[in-house]
Amino acid sequence: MYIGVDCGTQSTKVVVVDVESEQILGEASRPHALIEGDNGRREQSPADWLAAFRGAFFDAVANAGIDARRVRAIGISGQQHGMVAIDARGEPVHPAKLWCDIETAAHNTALIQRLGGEAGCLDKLGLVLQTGYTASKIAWLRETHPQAYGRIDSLLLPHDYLNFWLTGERVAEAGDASGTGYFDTRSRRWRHDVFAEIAPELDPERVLPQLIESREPAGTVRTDLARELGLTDGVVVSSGGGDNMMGAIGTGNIAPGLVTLSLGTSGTVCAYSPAPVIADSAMVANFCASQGGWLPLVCTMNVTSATTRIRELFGLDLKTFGERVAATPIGAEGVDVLPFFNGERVPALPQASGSFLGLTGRNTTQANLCRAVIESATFGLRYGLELLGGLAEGASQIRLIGGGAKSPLWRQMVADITATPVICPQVTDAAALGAALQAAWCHRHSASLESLCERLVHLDEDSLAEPNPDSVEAYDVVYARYRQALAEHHGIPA
Ligand SMILES: Nc1ncnc2c1ncn2[C@@H]1O[C@H](COP(=O)(O)OP(=O)(O)O)[C@@H](O)[C@H]1O
Ligand SMILES: O=C(CO)[C@@H](O)[C@H](O)COP(=O)(O)O
Repeated sequence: MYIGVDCGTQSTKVVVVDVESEQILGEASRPHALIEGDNGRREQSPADWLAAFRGAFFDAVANAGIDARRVRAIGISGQQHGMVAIDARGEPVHPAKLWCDIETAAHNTALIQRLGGEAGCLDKLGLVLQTGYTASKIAWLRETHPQAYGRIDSLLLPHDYLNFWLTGERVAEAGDASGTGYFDTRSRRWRHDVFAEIAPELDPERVLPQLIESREPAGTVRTDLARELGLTDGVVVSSGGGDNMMGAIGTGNIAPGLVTLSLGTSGTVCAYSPAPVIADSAMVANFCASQGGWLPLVCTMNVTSATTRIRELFGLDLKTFGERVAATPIGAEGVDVLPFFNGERVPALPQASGSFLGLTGRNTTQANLCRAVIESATFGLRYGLELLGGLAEGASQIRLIGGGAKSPLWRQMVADITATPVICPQVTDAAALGAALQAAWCHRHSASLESLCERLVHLDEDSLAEPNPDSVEAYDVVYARYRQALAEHHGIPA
């Protein structure tokens, strides 16, 4: 048996996988709170992740109906980029500053300049720094909380921190490390010179975790924790990785030709590449995959966070929200939304705010506002696919994941807006499944990841959404309107 754990923005999900019988035996999740403050601060307490891990772990094992002593390895997937700075005792010196925090936008701009602009970033890192990446969070802590900064002993990402909690080892792998902003995504090595620009007082040899290969274990579960979780001694913890890297594995996106699209708190599109990618746009992140190879990715920050904001504003549950959207035609009778309520990463507008456009006395209805926000969140991902260009163009299918993928209406909308067939995996959380598969790959030396994906990534044929030609045409017109609005209001060329 293998366990995969995905620490997302809103919850931690756990999945129990039996490789022999090729079955997903049990799943469970537990929520965690977001600390939101002025200036776009978005933080979380790592202690909440541990509480959610424990709760979801016990629930998933109970749902699977197995004895936890049969578990051989655990894999951890985590929301990318979060800064978990810990002291010598392993305690966080500050709450984890998350991928969606935009308080550090000015620090990011200054860092890009110090590294020689976009060209300098590409040269040193293979990608261009974005506000959400870890680098500017460290620069921010240094300036605003010098005492906490002075206590830093290790700088970890959320999944590195969970690995550390489980094993006591401070290690990192290329997939998640590629989103720090002080890691060269082509050579798969830390860039100590770039780190010195961010945190000159900290010794990178000491504070940056040791890099391990994706197939190497991070360690084994600590004896006291193994007792508490009901595990035997020696349970392996695999290297793990970022949630998008694990979501790619959990959707079988480990060779060119597929796109994984996530409708989570963030929206992401990514495609596997056997070689590093320097895309035409600086907004495409040349991340590494967490099994070797690369996973160029575009991330938007306003997907289910944007739809939830409008849904809750109107006091609607998910079902009624869907009914409102379905009750009005494509294009929301002329209402457009630029949904940048949280600022935005792609297009690179960290300090933007959201806008509703085209409102008239006739079209200002709940239904149109609901439809316009979900359409706009999906247009942002079509824009992302266009930025990925050749990497996504040949895709035969989009593997759709994240909470929003549970909605049949949204699945059809993605198929129509991207003119590509869409299908979901059977498992609720593909990143947790990917983490379990990576754990099995790490533990079973003879198994290839390809064969594990073939045997355990089961697609839900009932979820298949084929693009409808009339809707594709109608959405093309509305997408052009969205791009025009982006050009007029934010100067992004149409
Ligand atoms: N049927 C649905 N329709 C639309 N959104 C949904 C549906 N089910 C869940 N969601 C949304 O999915 C989001 C959670 O997605 P998830 O991928 O688990 O997030 P994360 O990994 O960022 O924590 C929540 O905002 C929730 O409202
Ligand atoms: O920042 C990124 C990708 O670069 C986000 O995709 C985070 O990894 C958070 O993911 P979710 O919690 O929305 O799944």
